This record gives sequence, structure tokens and C-alpha cells, in this order.
Amino acid sequence: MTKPVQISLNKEAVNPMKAKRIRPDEDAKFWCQAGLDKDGFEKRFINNTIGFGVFTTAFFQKGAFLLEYVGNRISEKEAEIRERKRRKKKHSYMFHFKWNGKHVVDATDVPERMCRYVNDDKKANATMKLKVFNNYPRLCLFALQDIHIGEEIRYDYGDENVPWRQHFHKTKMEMKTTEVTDDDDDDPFDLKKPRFSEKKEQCQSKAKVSCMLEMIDLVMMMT
Ligand SMILES: C[S@@+](CC[C@H](N)C(=O)[O-])C[C@H]1O[C@@H](n2cnc3c(N)ncnc32)[C@H](O)[C@@H]1O
Repeated sequence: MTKPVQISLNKEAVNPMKAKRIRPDEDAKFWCQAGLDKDGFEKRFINNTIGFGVFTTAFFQKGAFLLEYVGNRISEKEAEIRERKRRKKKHSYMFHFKWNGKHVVDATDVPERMCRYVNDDKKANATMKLKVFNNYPRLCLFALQDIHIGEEIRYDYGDENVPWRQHFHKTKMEMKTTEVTDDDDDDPFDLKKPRFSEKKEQCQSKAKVSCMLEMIDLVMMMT
């Protein structure tokens, strides 16, 4: 492997004023094969629901290679078994991809690597691409736009069924058809339990219905 000329482990490599443009694929190949995360990222706690996220401590140009999603390579079957065992865990670190069949990268046991902390967003500033270097598939994250210092990196996991994308609409739809019980367990991932604000909304709509019924009674009494 030939080392790309401009890559170094010092901060110059992430300073756009000093570093010349590095070809993103070459950069990705270098960092993947070095088995290291690039400088310019830090993990920060966001909140109890989302957990941690990855934020930049350097500027990244549109198209730049950011991080590799690293973990154990396992089969879909093994992933299913592991997911079943970990079903009570809040976060999942399984990345499913296709390359000569279906594969999964499980990053659960690599807490030291950065990419497993990158969260999901439909309006993402990064994208995950499959790159094959020396006949070996790698999951590489690239910038979709210029990313400035302090921004959170997010990519589109590509799954509409994840609870945090569904919660609002699904609970709203369910509210029309299901009874809501007084349940203090405010688990945002349990779609059957509307969150506080939604419970409040439902109370408001119940109040509107009872008000309308009273008005109908009144009109009927008057006629
Ligand atoms: C690959 S991990 C990302 C890092 C994770 N936030 C952590 O603290 O370790 C994926 C998990 O993060 C959470 N997550 C990712 N994106 C999210 C989002 N937009 N809203 C809520 N939770 C999210 C989910 O629990 C998901 O299973």
C-alpha cells in the first residue's frame, strides 16, 4: 500500500488552510488499513434518549472521508441471535450491508472507535458508503457538505421503521384507536405509550369532545 502524500497524524491534515485536498477514497483506504480514527472528532453526551453523538473539532470539506464503521463481521443469523439477547439494551450497534451476500458489522464491542456513536438523521450531513479495498469491504462515512467545527455528524441509517422516526406519527395514529392507560413509565421507544405532551394533547381532545356533547344536549333541550 502506498501512503497518500498529504496524510499525517498531526492536526495539519484536518486544517483546510494548511492541508492540500486529499483524495477521499485514498484517505479512506489509508485510515481503514491503519485501523485508526482520524483526528477531528469527539464523542459527546446528548441526552438520555439519544445517548452519545459525534461532534467535529475540525473543519471537513464536502466529500471528505470521515470515519470507518468498525466492529465484528458476523452473519445475519448471528446478528439476530445477538440482537435477541440484547433486546433490552437501549442502543444497537449492528450495521447491515450487502456484499457478495448479506453481512453485519457489530460495533458493540468496540467502544473505543468513534463511528459507532454517529446518530441517525434523514437530513444528514454525512453518508455511509461501501468501499472495497484489497477485496475487503469497508463501511466508510463521507461528508455530504462542508462540516464546520462543533457540528454533530449524522447519517441516514436508511430505515423508516426505527422507533425515533415513527414515534410521533404512530402514537398519534394509535391514539385514535387505543385506550391510553395511566402509565408513568416514559419509555420513548415503546410506541404504545404516548409521551407526556401527547397525553396532554389527548386530554385536550377528550375535553373538546365532551364540550361538544354538552352543546348538543343544550341544543336538544332548547328545541
Ligand atoms: C450506532 S448507535 C449511535 C450512538 C448512540 N447514540 C450511543 O449513545 O451509543 C445507534 C443507536 O443510537 C440511538 N439513535 C441514533 N440516532 C437516533 C436518533 N435520531 N434519535 C434517537 N436515538 C437515536 C438509537 O438508540 C440507536 O439504536
